[in-house]
Amino acid sequence: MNLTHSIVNINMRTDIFHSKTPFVLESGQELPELELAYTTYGKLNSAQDNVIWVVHALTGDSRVGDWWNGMVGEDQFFDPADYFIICVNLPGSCYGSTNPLSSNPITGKNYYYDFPLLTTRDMANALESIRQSLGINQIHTLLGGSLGGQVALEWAYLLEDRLQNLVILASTAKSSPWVIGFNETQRMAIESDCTWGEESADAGKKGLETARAIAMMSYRHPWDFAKKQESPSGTLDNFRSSSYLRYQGQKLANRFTAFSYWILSKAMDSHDLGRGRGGYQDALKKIKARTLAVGVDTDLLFLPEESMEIAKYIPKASYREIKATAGHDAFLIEFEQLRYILQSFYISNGSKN
Ligand SMILES: CC(=O)SCCNC(=O)CCNC(=O)[C@H](O)C(C)(C)COP(=O)(O)OP(=O)(O)OC[C@H]1O[C@@H](n2cnc3c(N)ncnc32)[C@H](O)[C@@H]1OP(=O)(O)O
Ligand SMILES: N[C@@H](CCO)C(=O)O
Repeated sequence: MNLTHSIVNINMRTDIFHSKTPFVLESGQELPELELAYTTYGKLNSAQDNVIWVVHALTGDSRVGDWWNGMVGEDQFFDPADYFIICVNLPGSCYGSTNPLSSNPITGKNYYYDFPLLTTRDMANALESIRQSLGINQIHTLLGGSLGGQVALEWAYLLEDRLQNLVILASTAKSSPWVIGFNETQRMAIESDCTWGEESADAGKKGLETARAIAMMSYRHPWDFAKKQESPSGTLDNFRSSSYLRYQGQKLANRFTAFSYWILSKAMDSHDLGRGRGGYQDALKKIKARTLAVGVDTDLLFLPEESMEIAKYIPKASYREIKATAGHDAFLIEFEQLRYILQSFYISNGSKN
């Protein structure tokens, strides 16, 4: 492998977008300043028709080439040699963007519990600010899964003709009571941590472990647990399933904060593409991009039917399904199926890839 060539091709960089203009939120509150960390791969071509914009899920970051390495990277489906690929760390998240542990420029102190409520529409507006500041006029394809899919739908509605292709993975046009319920149990876990309420970056850390363990039960399917977490016959205690969930909880708590988890899960709850627009079905009908909605057959959180509904109401849309035991998270794992599904989408709509 020619490493020099490889590095030149990938051409990855992470920057910070910084706006000193108050960022007004749907709630009526505002963030006095907004910082957004974003990572780009490849180069914008002169025709500006090679932009691939990816929106990460709940605990992702802007380095899409890391967490979606089966889709983005050298010789991958979205190769930086051909595309200008961009992913922005969503506001509220602790991977470089303004979040509850940021300093509030008005008080000079960290926001902590005073961080305002964000909605998926606010997040889409944040992406729109950065698009405008970068002077990107056209987006070839916007992709997002789960929370990222919600934000992508909101943004697609605003982008109108500036967006050619939209790919929504394991997501929904309006958060169901089921999703909100799961998120509430996770916030309850954070609240039950006696450190929650302290002004410290680690506040709620044990609670966050439990929150992630609960969330994993919605990201996987019983078949996945049966396949991977069956304990040997005769086991009476310390089951594999138990250590798996505890491990997953610790893994997240070591890389994320309870504050960001709280804000982002609340944003997910808020999601309703149809708010103030006559309902989500009407709002979906106004999305102009060619759209691919992808469900996962074993998704217990965002049901495949919710993805089917997205395809039903967006005028130029189709539905495809990932078959997997992984459950909801399959969109982060099943790269081979995803590549095939995306390739078929681009071939069927005549859009080059
Ligand atoms: C800085 C950053 O990391 S941010 C960006 C990264 N994260 C994101 O973008 C968020 C999206 N990604 C994800 O949610 C996840 O990474 C996924 C869904 C893609 C994959 O999840 P994984 O945890 O790797 O998969 P899976 O559910 O199979 O669990 C495997 C892990 O559990 C461990 N494990 C499996 N069974 C058990 C068990 N019975 N007991 C204890 N541990 C177990 C494995 O050893 C493995 O550990 P490792 O992660 O340290 O290698
Ligand atoms: N596993 C995903 C959440 C589900 O979309 C994440 O941690 O971002």
